[in-house]
Order: sequence, then structure tokens, then C-alpha cells
Amino acid sequence: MAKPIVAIVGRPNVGKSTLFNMLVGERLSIVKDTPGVTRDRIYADVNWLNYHFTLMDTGGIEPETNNQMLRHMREQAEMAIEMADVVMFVVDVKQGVVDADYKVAEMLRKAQKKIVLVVNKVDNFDKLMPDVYEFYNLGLGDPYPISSIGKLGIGDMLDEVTALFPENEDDAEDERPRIAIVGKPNAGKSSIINKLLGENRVIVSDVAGTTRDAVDTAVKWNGKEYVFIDTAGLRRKNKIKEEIERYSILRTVSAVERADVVVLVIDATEGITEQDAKIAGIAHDRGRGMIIAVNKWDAIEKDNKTVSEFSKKVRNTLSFMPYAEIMFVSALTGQRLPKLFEAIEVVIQNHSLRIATGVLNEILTEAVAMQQPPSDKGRRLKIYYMTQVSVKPPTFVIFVNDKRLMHFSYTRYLENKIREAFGFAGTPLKFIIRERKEK
Ligand SMILES: Nc1nc2c(ncn2[C@@H]2O[C@H](COP(=O)(O)OP(=O)(O)OP(=O)(O)O)[C@@H](O)[C@H]2O)c(=O)[nH]1
Ligand SMILES: Nc1nc2c(ncn2[C@@H]2O[C@H](COP(=O)(O)OP(=O)(O)OP(=O)(O)O)[C@@H](O)[C@H]2O)c(=O)[nH]1
Repeated sequence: MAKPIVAIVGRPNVGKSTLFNMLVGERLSIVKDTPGVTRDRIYADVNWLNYHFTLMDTGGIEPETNNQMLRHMREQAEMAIEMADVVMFVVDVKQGVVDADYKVAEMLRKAQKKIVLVVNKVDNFDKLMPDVYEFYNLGLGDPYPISSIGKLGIGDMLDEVTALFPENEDDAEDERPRIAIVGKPNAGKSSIINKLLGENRVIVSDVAGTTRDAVDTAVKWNGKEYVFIDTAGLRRKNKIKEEIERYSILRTVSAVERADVVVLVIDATEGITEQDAKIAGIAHDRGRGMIIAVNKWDAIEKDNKTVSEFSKKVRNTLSFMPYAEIMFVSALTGQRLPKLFEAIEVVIQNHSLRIATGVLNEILTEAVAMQQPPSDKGRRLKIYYMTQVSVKPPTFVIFVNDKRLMHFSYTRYLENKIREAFGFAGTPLKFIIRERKEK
């Protein structure tokens, strides 16, 4: 389920963005199917042979002084260590090994992270190979020479990256549901986790002692164990606004990647913002179960319209996830936090709910009878059959005579019928349209 995460770190100008764009390819410039969410190109899915992973570009800020650069690189490396399974440490053959490279290398070595040392701008292997050997001095093992522009050495480098992926995903063996608590800085993520955990905290002992797992907390509720993934505590001191945004997005991606269910915490005193939509979009794209928790509900003045008005604004801004329940909570007073736990459990169930094909097709037949499928130039859409092929999120394949006739709005109509029949509250549903020859 959870895809490995690979983070790119390195000094400014070594070619991180060029490498990122080359690996991601042109296909993916904008994610269109999440309305209202314009996607920064700082993370993307990469498919290489049979491997699928999420690539993150941690760079992008040009510090002015050497001091600033060192600080920035340290933070970059820290973030990468926390978030990624494998770190691509990119250096520049033209500049050779510089002081900052040594310092970052030392940090990465100490963290015992899986590292691939990538020497970029080796546009001519014959001529530049001698310069590549210098990078052995960093003590990170074999340097992998590449040219991001010339697309040289990429295969060998990726072979090494994928060889370092966790063997049997530790998450796969762990049956406990994983819940990521995400949201803007200061929304109250830590407060909610602490309150939810209360006395129920148990030690996450059987998970390997990597830095990433340090943010995981296991808790027992109604006799069942859950693992919470916290994204709180981003250090903000001295940071540029763009930097904070970038890190909080990447961190969210990393947490969401590992989660089954996501709780988006919104600060009621600030209202819902574009940044909230961005964060929600990540969970939606990845097909996670979803709950919207409007926190600090104690802190705002209310009358009998406040809930419906606030809900309306949330629904408008997060129009791509009408399936998510909105809850009004307070970490301070504990108001409705037990209900939040109940909601999490419901979403977990729905996220892995399977519907038998027979029942599904009864609903389909009925739905088609009630509203005729669309037609175009005299040719009408025929829907033959539907079956659920997977869970987390529930994914359905619909067999039709002609894919082009399947309008988005009709898929939406069918989705609504399925939801009317089976609920599926809190989980996105995925539909795959397949053509089958007419009989
Ligand atoms: N010759 C050569 N130049 C390259 C290669 N890869 C990147 N460059 C150049 O190096 C410069 C910096 O590339 P970027 O990708 O912007 O570097 P970056 O590391 O993302 O820089 P920041 O965004 O400042 O962190 C650009 O002028 C690129 O064209 C390469 O393989 N060979
Ligand atoms: N009134 C009120 N204040 C709250 C509530 N929940 C959190 N706060 C306050 O909001 C501030 C931020 O809370 P945190 O739990 O640290 O927020 P966070 O989302 O973990 O923040 P980061 O670590 O910056 O990502 C603190 O001052 C809390 O006391 C709430 O339900 N009501």
C-alpha cells in the first residue's frame, strides 16, 4: 500500500529540479482532477520498471550567505531523513566536493539513512569519470555519475535507489490502522493527538527505531490498537514562508502516504483556507479515508447558524470531497473527541468495505433504469457489468460499450447510487471504465 518515498537533497544549483523533472517526465505537470487545487511540482509519483515510488524535491530556495546555505542544507537533510526511505544526495561534478557537502554527508551517515550519492552534470563519462572518484571522500560509498540533461547513468542510479527500498514493507505486516493527523501549523494537531491518547497511549515498540517512526504513537481504544502519525512540530524559527509551506506539504505527503485514514484539522478561528484545500487534496489524490475536524470550536462565538454556515464554507472550499464528514471539536475542552474516534473507526471500516458483485449489479440495473445513460450522435452508452476490484479505497471497474460515452456526470450519478445503498461515508471511491465488445 504505502509507496516508498525518495527525497532529493543537495546544494543550490547542483541540478535537483532538473533531475526531478527528468525522472517525473512531462506527463505530470498539473493534477487536474482535484478542483481548486493547483499543485506545486515538489512531489510526484515515479514509475521505474516495476517500481513505484514518490519522489520529493526538498530544495528550491537560494540562500544568500554561506551561513544561510549551511543552515538550509541541514534542515533539508533533517527533513529528508525524517520523511524518506531513501535519500538521493546530489552533488555537482563541475564544482567538486565542497565543505557543505561534507557536513551534509556526515549528517546523513549518522542518521544511518539509505543514501545514494548522485554526481550530476557528468555529461561526458569518458572525460569526467576521474573527477567523480573524488566524491568517495564523502564516505557515502560508490558515487553514481549521471547527467540529468543528457539522461546518462540514470538506469544504474535508479537500480541502486530501488535496491535500497524496504524489503517487506514494515507497514504491510502491521495490521493496525494508521491515522495521519494533518493540517496547517498551529491548527491544534498535537493537542488533538494528546487529548485522544490520554491514558491510552501504548508504546510503539515493534517498529524499527528509525527517525520517521518516532512520530508514530500507538493507542488502544475499545480493545483495538491504532497508530497515529503526527505531522506537528515543524520548526518555524528563521524560516522563509515558502520554505515552511514546502516542508509542511512534503511532510503531509509523507504522513498521508503511510496512512489509511487522514484527519484534517482546521483552525476554526482562522476559517478554511487554500492551504487547507492543498492539504486535503493530497489525501484525496491518494485515496485515503477522510475526516474533517474543525478544531478550537470552543474559541468562537456561536449562534444557531454557525455550524451550518461554517460547514457550507468548508464544503465549498473542499468541494472535491463531499464524502468526508465534518466534525466540530475542541482539543482544549475535549468536546466531541470521543465521537472523533468513533468516526475514525467507521471510516476505517468503509475504506476497506467490499460489496459482492451480485448486489452491486442489482443497484446498477436499478440506477440505469431510473436514469438512462447518455448518448452521443445516436449512439447510446451501454453498461454491461460492474465489479469491485480492490479496497483502500474501494475501486470499481465498470464495463461499457464505449468509454467516450461515459460522462463524468454519469459516473458521479452511479457513485451517488452506490453511496445511497452502501454508505461508504468518509472514503473516496475510484471508478475505472473499461470497454468490452458488444455482443
Ligand atoms: N551540464 C549540465 N548542467 C546541468 C545538469 N543538470 C542541471 N544542470 C544545470 O544546472 C543548473 C541548476 O539546475 P537546477 O535543476 O535548477 O538546480 P537545483 O539544484 O534545483 O537548484 P535550486 O533550485 O537552486 O536548489 C541549471 O542551469 C541546469 O541547466 C546536467 O546534467 N548537466
Ligand atoms: N482555544 C483552543 N485552543 C486550542 C485548541 N487546540 C489547540 N489550541 C491551541 O492552539 C495552539 C496550537 O496547538 P498545537 O496542538 O501545538 O497545534 P499544531 O497543529 O500541533 O501546531 P504545529 O506543531 O505548529 O504544527 C496552542 O496554543 C494550543 O493551546 C482548542 O481546541 N481550543
